Amino acid sequence: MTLPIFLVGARGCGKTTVGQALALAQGCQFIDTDFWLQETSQQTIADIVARDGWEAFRARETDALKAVTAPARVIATGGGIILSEYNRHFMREKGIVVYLCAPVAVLADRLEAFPEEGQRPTLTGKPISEEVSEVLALRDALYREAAHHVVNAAQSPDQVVSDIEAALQLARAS
Ligand SMILES: Nc1ncnc2c1ncn2[C@@H]1O[C@H](COP(=O)(O)OP(=O)(O)OP(=O)(O)O)[C@@H](O)[C@H]1O
Ligand SMILES: O=C(O)C1=C[C@@H](O)[C@@H](O)[C@H](O)C1
Ligand SMILES: [Mg+2]
Repeated sequence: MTLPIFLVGARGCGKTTVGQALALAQGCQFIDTDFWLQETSQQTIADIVARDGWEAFRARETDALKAVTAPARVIATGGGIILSEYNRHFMREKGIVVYLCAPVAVLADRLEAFPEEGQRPTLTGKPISEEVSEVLALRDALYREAAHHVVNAAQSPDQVVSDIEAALQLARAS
């Protein structure tokens, strides 16, 4: 059985982008909890949060995580999935968790170029660079706590995929 691979990390670290490429390289199915949630509810994340609030969104995100978890899948998660202790334990127990780690400047540049506000409503009401810095400072330890592997996500998507595959291979061999 091939365990599911969960990609975790901050908004803009490339979970969706790298996840698609990794799934292709591994011959796995690709699933994204943000896409799944928006498709099944027929609402954007911004709409869900505006109507029901962040707490309701977080509960639905946990439901999405449980619903999409299956063998032979690469699962790109939402940037805040690690806020829940339940989700952190669930991912570690059910599969292999990879933290795509990138510095604030890289994340902020990507998010400024492609804000996608429907999927990424503001978390703090602050400008992007300030928000990324503040949120990453609070979450970095949680990403690390959840992760079996940490990779440098400031590289090209192909290089990030290669690094993940190398880490998985090394772990299998040991
Ligand atoms: N390794 C990379 N190199 C250059 N650009 C990248 C890389 N990874 C992602 N990007 C770009 O950064 C933007 C955000 O990437 P992506 O949507 O994959 O991030 P994410 O981690 O899934 O974010 P979210 O948590 O909001 O779902 C996209 O426009 C994407 O093209
Ligand atoms: O970092 C976050 O808290 C979020 C990241 C996105 O992937 C979405 O899951 C949502 O906008 C929340
Ligand atoms: Mg994504």
